[in-house]
Amino acid sequence: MSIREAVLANLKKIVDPASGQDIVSSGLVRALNVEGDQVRFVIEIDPKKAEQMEPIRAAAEQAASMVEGVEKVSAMLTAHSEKAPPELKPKPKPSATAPAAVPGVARIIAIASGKGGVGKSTVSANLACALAAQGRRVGLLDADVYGPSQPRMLGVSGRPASPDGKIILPLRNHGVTMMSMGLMTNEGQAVVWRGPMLMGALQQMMNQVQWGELDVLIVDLPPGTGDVQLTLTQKFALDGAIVVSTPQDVALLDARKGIDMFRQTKTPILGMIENMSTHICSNCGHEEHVFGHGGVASEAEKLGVPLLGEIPLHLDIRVAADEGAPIVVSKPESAQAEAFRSIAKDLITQGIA
Ligand SMILES: Nc1ncnc2c1ncn2[C@@H]1O[C@H](COP(=O)(O)OP(=O)(O)OP(=O)(O)O)[C@@H](O)[C@H]1O
Repeated sequence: MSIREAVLANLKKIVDPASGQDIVSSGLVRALNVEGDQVRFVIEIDPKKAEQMEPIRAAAEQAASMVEGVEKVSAMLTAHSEKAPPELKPKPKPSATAPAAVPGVARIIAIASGKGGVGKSTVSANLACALAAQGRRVGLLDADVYGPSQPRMLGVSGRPASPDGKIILPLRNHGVTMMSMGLMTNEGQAVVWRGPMLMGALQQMMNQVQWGELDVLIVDLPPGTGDVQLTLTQKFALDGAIVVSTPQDVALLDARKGIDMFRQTKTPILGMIENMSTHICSNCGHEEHVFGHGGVASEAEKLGVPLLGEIPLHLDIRVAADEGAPIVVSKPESAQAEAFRSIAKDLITQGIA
């Protein structure tokens, strides 16, 4: 063992009171320099804690001087520098932690909402079909294990086949390649998933489903900020997230939490969509704002994210979803379909989808 290694081994026996880790692993020991029998290093600390850290410095000096062949040790306390110090900590293997791409899939976009029932699945299904109608190769993964709705919205049913017990063949309708966690469980059966099971199932869906070549894979997330969201943002190279909200204050509050989570996980927020924006009466054409209007636009502005579009509250949107052909497929000429189509068009123009 070299003197340097022996010094580091001894320093590792000293605990940093702030992090609870040893002072080497926590990155406090910097600039370790061994020249002959002389050892120098610095301990980088919060300047406010100089007094508290002095015993640590003394202990570190003492520990280093115990190493055979060391005559003189100088350990100094220094304050944090503004620029990032050189990394002393062993770097984790990139393959173990770096978010992975899904083979053949050019882009992954998550559709999220802070709260359930705001129309995230409706938006996902319509955007997927609108992108497919505009010539994109689109996949849609329904990652909502608790309330999977894409099989119904896209009008597909039956369990997906797995010829070799490993790859899973997805289903296809309206030009969209689709897979849902819901298709892997028995219909009507309550599913109780714990965190690790959810994470495993999601990874299986991403990696074992034979998606083929896709321009974009849309992931319809469960509402909120749980294990599925975290796994997706940490394990996969997401191109961004779209947050769906209604104009109501409470839905907006939840959307804000969702946006915070994506920011923390460094996932780009592509924008917000206001769903159930205005209601146009199918009998008289009267326009009313059932959940208020414009709330998402002002929230998006406040948060500094783009407003991608506003989708009206309209009976036809729900009926179409319930009948297995989203409105962009069943009534493509309607104003409601146009609202989705124009968002899809913008995503293509901006190179997002
Ligand atoms: N713009 C709209 N106009 C009319 N009905 C809508 C609209 N958007 C969604 N809906 C209806 O509202 C209900 C909830 O929508 P959806 O399932 O898409 O929400 P969600 O956010 O995905 O919910 P969950 O979190 O429960 O999965 C559905 O019945 C859907 O058809």
